[in-house]
Amino acid sequence: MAHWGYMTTNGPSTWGKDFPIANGERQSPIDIVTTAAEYDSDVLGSNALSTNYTPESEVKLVNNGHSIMCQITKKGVLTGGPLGKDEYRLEQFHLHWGAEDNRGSEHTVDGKMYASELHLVHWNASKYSSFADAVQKPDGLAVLGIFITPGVACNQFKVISDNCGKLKTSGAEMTVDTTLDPTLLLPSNTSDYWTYLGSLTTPPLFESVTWIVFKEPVEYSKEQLLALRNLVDSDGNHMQDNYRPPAALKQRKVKKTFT
Ligand SMILES: COc1ccc(N2C[C@H](O)c3cc(S(N)(=O)=O)sc3S2(=O)=O)cc1
Ligand SMILES: [Zn+2]
Repeated sequence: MAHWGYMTTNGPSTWGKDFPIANGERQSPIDIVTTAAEYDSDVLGSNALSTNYTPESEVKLVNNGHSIMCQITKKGVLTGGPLGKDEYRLEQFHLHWGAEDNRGSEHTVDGKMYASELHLVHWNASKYSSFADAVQKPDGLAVLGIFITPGVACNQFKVISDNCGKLKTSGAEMTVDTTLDPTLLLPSNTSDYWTYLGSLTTPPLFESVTWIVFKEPVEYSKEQLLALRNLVDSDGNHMQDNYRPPAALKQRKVKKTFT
């Protein structure tokens, strides 16, 4: 099977061949239609979403051929909000971005695309014994989606953007001897978000993700966005436009925590 990617020959419109779930009932990303999102105080109001991350003492970076990923080794817990009392453990984070600032995010807001989107991937450690065990379960994963817009540099992201040059080719890995606190990658406002039941946005497209997409974007500098665009993917092309376009909402409702 030709490896999936984001080119015309192996991109999102071809994924259904090898991954039929691509046309499933709860696929991601979606276009968030803000006027259709439902404020739902009881589910969301009862216990606020909370993150309790331990800073990484070293940063493990991987160019996995379709994104730049930071593997998490410390204990980091996400709970509350749509997750109820279940504790979801932080496993990794990665990003999606465009070739230019006018595109790159996966979720869109009333059709607006941001320059990039950061995904913090968690698995349900209250119900499953490992990431691999959770990854296909309908309540197995929770991903925080953070929109990124060009502006001032994000200091906490510097360890990644400053090392992209050394992670150019697919399969490249490196460990940077510096600390990283994933909390500092989040927007200042983590109370206002949209949430819905969806899927992985890349193959295998498992429908196992509770999505939590923050309303407030974070800023990365032009240089930090350029560093991402200079990475090389598994086909030897510039890793750019590695985002899936929005999928059909079908019978789903998007909830929001703000009025
Ligand atoms: C064996 O099955 C597996 C299933 C999934 C994965 N992953 C890699 C995926 O690229 C991927 C994409 C995610 S996104 N864009 O946040 O929706 S999260 C995620 S992953 O880390 O779960 C690895 C093995
Ligand atoms: Zn992602």
